[in-house]
Formats: sequence, C-alpha cells, structure tokens
Amino acid sequence: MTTGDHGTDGVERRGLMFVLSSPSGAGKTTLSRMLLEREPGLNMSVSATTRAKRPGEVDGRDYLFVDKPRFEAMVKGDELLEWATVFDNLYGTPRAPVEAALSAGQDVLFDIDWQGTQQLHQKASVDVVRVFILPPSAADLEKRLHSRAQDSDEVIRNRMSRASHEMSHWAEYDYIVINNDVDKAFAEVQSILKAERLKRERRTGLVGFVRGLQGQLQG
Ligand SMILES: Nc1nc2c(ncn2[C@@H]2O[C@H](COP(=O)(O)OP(=O)(O)O)[C@@H](O)[C@H]2O)c(=O)[nH]1
Ligand SMILES: Nc1ncnc2c1ncn2[C@@H]1O[C@H](COP(=O)(O)OP(=O)(O)O)[C@@H](O)[C@H]1O
Repeated sequence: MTTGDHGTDGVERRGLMFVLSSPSGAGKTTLSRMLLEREPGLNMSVSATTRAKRPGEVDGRDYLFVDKPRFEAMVKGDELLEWATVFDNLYGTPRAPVEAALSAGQDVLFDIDWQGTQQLHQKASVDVVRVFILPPSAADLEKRLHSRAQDSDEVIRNRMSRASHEMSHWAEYDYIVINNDVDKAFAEVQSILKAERLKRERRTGLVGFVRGLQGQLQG
C-alpha cells in the first residue's frame, strides 16, 4: 500500500495509521493538536461530516462540512475509506488524502469512533495503531464538555448518555491512555507513536541496512 519513507535514522519504512478514539470530551482533539504540532511526518485526516459547524471550527481544517446528499454521493462514489453514523450525523474519512500521505511514507492521524476504527482495521490491520482515551471520571468528562462551551446543554446530555456505550469498545484498542493530566497523557500518546514507528515489520529498509553493515564488516 505504501512506498515508504526515511525515518529519522535514515531507514525506510511504511507509513502508519494512528487512531485516537474516546467518548466525546475526553481529549482527542486536544491530544491530536499537540501531536501534530510536535511530531513531524504526521498528517491529520480531515473527516467529512454532516454535523453543524461549531463556533471556531474551520471548514477544511477541522472537518469538511457537507450536506447529506453530498455525503451520500461520496459513499456511492467509494470516496470514503470508512464512514459511520455518530450522534445522528454522518462522519467519514476521505480516501484520497490518506492514500497520498501513506504512499509518500507519511503517517496519518485519525480522530474517529470505534465503528470507523473497526473498518480501518479490517482493511489495513498491520498498519493501524489504535489508541483509546479515557477520562479520569464521569464528573471530569461532564466538566470538560461544559468547559469547551461549544454545545448546547441538550447536546451535552446526549453525549454524556452515550459515553458509556462508546467506552464499552475500549478492549478493541491496542493502547489505553487515561487523560487526567494533559501533559502526561500527551507524553504517553507520543511514546506510543515513537515506539510504533520503530517496529521492525514497518521498517522496510532494515534488510538492506543490515546487509550494508555486514558488507562493511566483511570489507
Ligand atoms: N467513523 C468516523 N467517526 C468520526 C469521523 N470523524 C469524527 N468521528 C467521530 O465522531 C464523534 C463526534 O465527533 P465530533 O462531533 O467532532 O465531536 P467530539 O467527540 O467532541 O470530537 C467522535 O467520536 C469522532 O471521533 C470519521 O471520519 N469517521
Ligand atoms: N487533561 C485535561 N484536563 C482538563 N481539561 C482537558 C484535558 N484534556 C482536554 N481538556 C479540555 O476538555 C475539553 C474537551 O476536550 P477535546 O479535546 O475537545 O475532547 P474530544 O475531542 O475528545 O471531544 C476541551 O475544552 C479541552 O481543552
């Protein structure tokens, strides 16, 4: 699927798909922004959605805001890598930018729910790294949803009532991070990415690299 890139140590490797999921308000967006700022070679997958834009959100940066007929046309045209209904709205991952980034040997970051994660994993399991973010407590989750001040009380009640169901999928993920202190949670997520980038099976250039080393030793 990918042609690979040179890692920081010069050895070629395949790009990976780094997925963050959590109940709404647990901190995915915050941790994603921190990762994008501090980790070169990581590209955010910008999802298409039919949900209304929140104050401060920018079309094309936070989401591609589309209407239902346009979303349905994207599904029909096989333009989405995965898609799902979440909170009565449609969300999906445009295929082309992800494939372009991976073939350039870049990594791609996804903020998608458990349904999308399952679909990605079915398609490309070895290249998918799944991280689930949990809040430290229900009270903290509610506080964060209110502190974000972007949703009505009714939307927040809906999100709180769905949190338990979302969380029931935690065991389908490779890593679980509890977001109590944001800097600590970020350090944990960053360590996961760094370690996954070093995994032998992604590092397609290792055979040649080691042969080169052996040649030097014999030379
Ligand atoms: N399957 C899937 N889920 C998505 C996608 N984009 C966003 N989501 C999920 O949809 C849910 C709602 O997202 P959003 O309305 O931005 O609220 P948030 O939970 O506060 O980030 C979150 O669980 C996101 O991870 C996507 O492209 N595919
Ligand atoms: N560890 C944390 N401690 C306190 N507040 C946090 C923490 N992580 C995130 N927040 C805040 O909680 C709110 C929800 O976080 P956000 O990243 O938007 O969650 P999600 O994308 O999972 O819905 C935001 O206002 C964010 O600044």
